[in-house]
Amino acid sequence: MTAPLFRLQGICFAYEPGRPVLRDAGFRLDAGERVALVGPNGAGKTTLFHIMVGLLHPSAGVVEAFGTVRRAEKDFREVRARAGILFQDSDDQLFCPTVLEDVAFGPLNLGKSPAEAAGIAKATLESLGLGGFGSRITHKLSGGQKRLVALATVLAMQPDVLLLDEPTNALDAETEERLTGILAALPQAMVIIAHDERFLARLSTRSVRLDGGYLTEATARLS
Ligand SMILES: Nc1ncnc2c1ncn2[C@@H]1O[C@H](COP(=O)(O)OP(=O)(O)OP(=O)(O)O)[C@@H](O)[C@H]1O
Repeated sequence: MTAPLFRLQGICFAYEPGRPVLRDAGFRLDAGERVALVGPNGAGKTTLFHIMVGLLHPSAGVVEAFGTVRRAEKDFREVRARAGILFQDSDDQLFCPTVLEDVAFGPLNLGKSPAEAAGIAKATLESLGLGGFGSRITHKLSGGQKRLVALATVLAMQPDVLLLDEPTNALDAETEERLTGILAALPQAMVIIAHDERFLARLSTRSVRLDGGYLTEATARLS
């Protein structure tokens, strides 16, 4: 049987002593899945994403990614190259003057030559219908355009897993529809944090609920 893309077991985490955010959380993601991660505000959903890619480290428990148990910072470098987070706030993701530079940044960081990185960035932008956007000034884009460019920066790394943190938050109906269509057509496994039940019903293959520090399979209700 193939190893899961992610397997988390017994994960405990607190930002402050005595105030646990995650208590014995377990989670598994397999290829082809699009898992909705739901739960109340402040339940720890973003925290769980950060633990999956090693931006935060649990006080107990095991993070296995791509078939290997990950502990040290160096173990997580490969994880971050293969699992891309789309941040809740696109401004946290976009920091270069132009769109092309932002989208080429990841491939460059992975060791591609400037010409290769620019080629990947252009192809990624085109695949998202943003062909003419390369020379646009990133900070002048609309919120919806920024979200699509932020997705391009993640996809340009050619990840195996997408971790999407409220991807449709603050989008107008048209951009939400466009983004939903794009995500539904992508081959990557995904974990999607969202509160919009209609959006999740269209996209997700199953859902898990984080509440009170525990993660459980959610079947009936999505949020
Ligand atoms: N850097 C931090 N330091 C201290 N507490 C934090 C920090 N980041 C988050 N928290 C707290 O940890 C808890 C979990 O936060 P987290 O952002 O993971 O929840 P969430 O489920 O993603 O929430 P939301 O749906 O509102 O985005 C919250 O109570 C939050 O206030």
